[in-house]
Amino acid sequence: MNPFSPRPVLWTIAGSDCSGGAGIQADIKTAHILGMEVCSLITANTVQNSMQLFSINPVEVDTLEQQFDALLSDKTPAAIKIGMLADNRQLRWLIGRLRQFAPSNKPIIVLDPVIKASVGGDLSQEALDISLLQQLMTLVDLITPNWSEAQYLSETHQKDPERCWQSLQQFGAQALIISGGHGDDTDVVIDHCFFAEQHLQLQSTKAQTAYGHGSGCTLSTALACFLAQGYLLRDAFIHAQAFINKAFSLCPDNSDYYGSLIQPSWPVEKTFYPRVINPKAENLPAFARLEHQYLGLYPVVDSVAWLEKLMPLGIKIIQLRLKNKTTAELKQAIKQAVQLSKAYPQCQLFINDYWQLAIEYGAFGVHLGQEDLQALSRDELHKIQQSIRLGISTHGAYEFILAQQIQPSYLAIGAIFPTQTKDMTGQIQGIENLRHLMTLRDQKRDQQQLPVVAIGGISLQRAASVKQTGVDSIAVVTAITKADDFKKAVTDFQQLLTVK
Ligand SMILES: Cc1ncc(COP(=O)(O)OP(=O)(O)O)c(N)n1
Ligand SMILES: Cc1nc(C(=O)O)sc1CCOP(=O)(O)O
Ligand SMILES: [Mg+2]
Repeated sequence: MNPFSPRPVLWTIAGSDCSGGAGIQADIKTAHILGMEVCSLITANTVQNSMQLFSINPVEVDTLEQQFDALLSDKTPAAIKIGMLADNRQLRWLIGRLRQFAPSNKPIIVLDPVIKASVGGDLSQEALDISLLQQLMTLVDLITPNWSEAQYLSETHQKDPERCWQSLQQFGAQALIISGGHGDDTDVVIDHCFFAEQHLQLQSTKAQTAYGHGSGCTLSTALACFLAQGYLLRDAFIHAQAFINKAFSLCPDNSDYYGSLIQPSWPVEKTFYPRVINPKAENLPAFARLEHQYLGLYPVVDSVAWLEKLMPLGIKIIQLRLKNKTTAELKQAIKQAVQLSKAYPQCQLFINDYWQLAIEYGAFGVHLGQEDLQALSRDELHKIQQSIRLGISTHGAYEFILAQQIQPSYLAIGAIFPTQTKDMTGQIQGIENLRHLMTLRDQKRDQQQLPVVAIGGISLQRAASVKQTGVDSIAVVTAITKADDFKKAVTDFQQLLTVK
């Protein structure tokens, strides 16, 4: 990144829409709102309005080449968003240029393969060579076609998301987002995101407006911005859809006029966030509550010896987190831990990972991560719900919204800061993100809100800023287990966390 630019740089390689709704114009508005500096390589100077595309007017490849070179050393892109390409010469040129990026300094690249204008008419001067488009697809991190483009590029010619992805993956695509489109004749919009073996689905209420010119360009640019700012794809997906939902909320209701989408501010409000489709959570009863919503200090330790030292210190919640143990060792430790906890009824003991043993020995609760949850069947989750309390780890908005739908006993958000205890690369939330996630919490259920625990790299010095975000508990490993004086560390945390 350019050291003199405080904002990451987005390049948009796309067509100009003289009516201001789509193309470069939508990209610049979106990227500015989302905190990026924007450079534009304009592929065509289109003539269009909200009813019709009149002409395309491609820009010479030589001009694009000069612009690419001029910007490369000066405004190094954190992300490139590719929109309209006007002809096969441009397509070939771009493939050549993208191939020149060394893997170590390749920006994030998002391809919005716009083939038809939403106002009708082809957006390229000549039919784009599908094999070239498929080559381009292999050079980018994410493609964001609409339904008809996805069917065309995948050569499936069916509105079947799984089949489209399987086919596009075979052509070399890394990740795919297909937006359901607010134009379809249904009450809800389902958006699909595929990467590797994952298929994420979000559901939003359909906007009652015909405004929407530029919504595809806006979505792909928002995704490029969020990815450039370090969000993982699943979080970029949910934030970008919230941005689009907020944009539609600003457009006039029930109007037949195909107006330009109104780009909104950052989608901080919970109301714009989609629901995560999670069949495992459908109609599952809520998990049992904790004794208190406010939990204070939450030590996470790796032995019964630590439980013996900490349980007498007035702690309300504690976790036994065992790793790399034999089954016999696990059974013995969990049994002992549960027996010990009977002497401290005010202290709620959670067992990490081993839910069957936690149920078998009668622990107060179990803590599960996202991978553990994915591995559970719906029946197993139901069995846990019938037997014991559940805490769930989350890392970012997508997992937070997904996990809330399970209605667990508490949710953890991490890693707030870098930590030596566990590899959390790419999942560091920071205080601002934590503050935002706290606003995405569901409404109170029976007088209580879902308790939220913050975890990851939290020292005594950092705890005050974490507490200010409104979390109900702070979970720590090393701040206690590596403290010079663990009793003093516990007392200091307790003092800081006493009054909410
Ligand atoms: C309170 C709390 N939050 C998060 C975690 C992490 O759980 P998980 O994602 O299952 O990872 P491991 O701890 O199993 O490595 C936790 N244990 N406790
Ligand atoms: C076990 C664990 N889970 C995390 C998550 O984000 O899910 S962070 C983490 C490590 C917490 O240890 P420390 O307090 O030493 O940083
Ligand atoms: Mg775990």
